[in-house]
Amino acid sequence: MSALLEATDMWQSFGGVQAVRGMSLEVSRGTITGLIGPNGAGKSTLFNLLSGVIRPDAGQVSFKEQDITRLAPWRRARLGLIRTFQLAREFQRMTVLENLMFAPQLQLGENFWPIFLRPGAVCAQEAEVYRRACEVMEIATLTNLRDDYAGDLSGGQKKLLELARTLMIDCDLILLDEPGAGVNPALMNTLTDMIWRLNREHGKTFLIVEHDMDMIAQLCDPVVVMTQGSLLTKGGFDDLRRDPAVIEAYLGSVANG
Ligand SMILES: Nc1ncnc2c1ncn2[C@@H]1O[C@H](COP(=O)(O)OP(=O)(O)OP(=O)(O)O)[C@@H](O)[C@H]1O
Repeated sequence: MSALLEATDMWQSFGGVQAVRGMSLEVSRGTITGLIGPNGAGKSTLFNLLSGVIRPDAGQVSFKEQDITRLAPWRRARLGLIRTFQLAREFQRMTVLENLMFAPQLQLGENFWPIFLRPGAVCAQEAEVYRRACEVMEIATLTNLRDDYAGDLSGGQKKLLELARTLMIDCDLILLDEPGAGVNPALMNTLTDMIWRLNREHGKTFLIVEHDMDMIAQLCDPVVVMTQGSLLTKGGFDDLRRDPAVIEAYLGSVANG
């Protein structure tokens, strides 16, 4: 089976710093693939390259066998590749329900403000979108927060909302940048459970960068290990945690850091 996402021989430097050096990565459809590595390994830079926030110095990114290396982030989103946990400022001033109801229009790359200026244009689909948003709030345990502003939610609730938005749109692959960061322990299980359900019950494929090894162990297979901008190894988490090269990469970075 071909990979859903494939990055080949990616290179990216910032001034004199080679952040990504010949990194290649595959994400197979249906997996929750983890991406780990010590601080400064190049994980965030690789994510920026995969989501289209920055253009690589060299290398190629394919999604569903289409070359997307030069596509803008919103064009990638249209194809079904999205990145979450970047709740933009205008969404913070919308309620939970509004955030969910606007998600489908935004994926189509429509300008945000005309939606307010011509409400009739969206009326026809509105009832259906509302029904779906209510279902999605139930799945995400957000129903009792439906009229709260997104900006007032806790860190973990915002992440649940972002995941919920992926159920409102037509996407196949979700890039998650440190889902566990800033989430209190009580919500951590809810968040982990939701990622699991989106994968198993809703067919979403994930690529997750995460420092919390419990979350990686619970969710991810395979796990890709990156160090110094390159691929170190890839495999099941139980094997990797005993792999001397992986231990050395982490311990080395602590010793040098
Ligand atoms: N915009 C930038 N300008 C200059 N250097 C950068 C920039 N972005 C990243 N770097 C450097 O590139 C290297 C890789 O950084 P990156 O943030 O991708 O690593 P990371 O694996 O995500 O680290 P962490 O786990 O700490 O978030 C680091 O040396 C970092 O300082």
